[in-house]
Amino acid sequence: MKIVDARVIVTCPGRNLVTLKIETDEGIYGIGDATLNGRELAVVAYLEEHVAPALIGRDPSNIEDIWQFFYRGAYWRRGPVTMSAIGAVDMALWDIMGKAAGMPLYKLLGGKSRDRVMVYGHATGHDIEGCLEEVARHVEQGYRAVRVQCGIPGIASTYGVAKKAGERYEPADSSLPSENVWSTSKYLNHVPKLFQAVRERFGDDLHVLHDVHHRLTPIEAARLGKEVEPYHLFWLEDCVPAENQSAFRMIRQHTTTPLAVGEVFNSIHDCRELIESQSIDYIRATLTHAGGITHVRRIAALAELYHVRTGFHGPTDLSPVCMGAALHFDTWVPNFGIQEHMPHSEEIEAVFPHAYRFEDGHFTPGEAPGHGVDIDEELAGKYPYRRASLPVNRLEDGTLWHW
Ligand SMILES: O=C(O)[C@H](O)[C@@H](O)[C@H](O)[C@H](O)CO
Ligand SMILES: [Mg+2]
Repeated sequence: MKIVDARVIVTCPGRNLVTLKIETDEGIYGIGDATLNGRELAVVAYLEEHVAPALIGRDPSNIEDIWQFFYRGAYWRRGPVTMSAIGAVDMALWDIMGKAAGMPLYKLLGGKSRDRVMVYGHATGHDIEGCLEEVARHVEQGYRAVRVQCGIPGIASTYGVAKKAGERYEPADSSLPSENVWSTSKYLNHVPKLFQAVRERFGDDLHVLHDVHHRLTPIEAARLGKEVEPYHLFWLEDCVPAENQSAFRMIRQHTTTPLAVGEVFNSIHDCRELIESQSIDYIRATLTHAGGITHVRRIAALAELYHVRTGFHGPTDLSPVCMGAALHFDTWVPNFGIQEHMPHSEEIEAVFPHAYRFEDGHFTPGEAPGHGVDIDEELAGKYPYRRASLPVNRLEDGTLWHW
């Protein structure tokens, strides 16, 4: 089998999504998600200029060699643009091989380690009561786990909170970055009350998660982790920026609240120290941004040695292609933790028909060969690209702060 074509499809059914389609001389094709929120066209250029031409003529079954060619051969290794491009290639090649073998991807990886994949949904509200109503809606839908985010009194807008109740929030909310204002003290004084209210209303069995979006210093994160221990969170996510991996050791010394990190990571080198020092409990780097199945399974294997579990990033700014491939990985990986699930819009679901199904708070990946997700190119063509950027964050005195 030989690769005869590789092309990039950019579509914007409500938000920008980038898909790589690799076609072979046997009529089998595979697709991969190359979406990098707010930087989509950078990955498109990388794929079209430096990757697609070099794929033509290669044997798609040589997944590992192709991965090494684009990683080691890149010279300029790592980084979200390079690794998202490699991630999309890798996802498409595994899809092709699944189709060629007539096997769903989880079987190709090593079979089922579980019958279904537990996911967490997003409950947000401008205040605690509004958030509790969203938690109730998710519990009614069968979710066993819910991420809770609420507005903070005295702060005009809080990232991660939907503009209207029941809606999804869209991270990339304007063409050029909008500016949010942040106050750590207001946040730290308020957010423990949210978890107390959730536990009082919904009891102890619901898995409760929270995302700090990188905004604290290590000692502030240690304080928050300690203060929320009575509410036994499933995890506290991205509590500090993680370039300085050793910062997590400080947090770890002060709290038993489980820590999750990694949605902005793109290689094992971003998390090796965190995992080996057992400073985290869940690693979130997912297939698109961390170089695909071939690389993420190396991260998962390292994590397994240190009792760290997977908790893939799964927002609406990753397409159903990544979700589908991730669910197959989640079905196989022995040290699975949980899978994020922000439901895509109906428009996106129509562009990307898929075999995965949601039921009773869990997903199953489906039995279709490959990852089970396709793209309706004609429909995709109806939604032209529209630049959209993630916001920036300033403290009340104007200091440009961690995202
Ligand atoms: O945990 C999450 O789902 C993420 O933190 C999102 O809220 C990101 O901010 C978004 O995916 C950025 O593109
Ligand atoms: Mg996050």
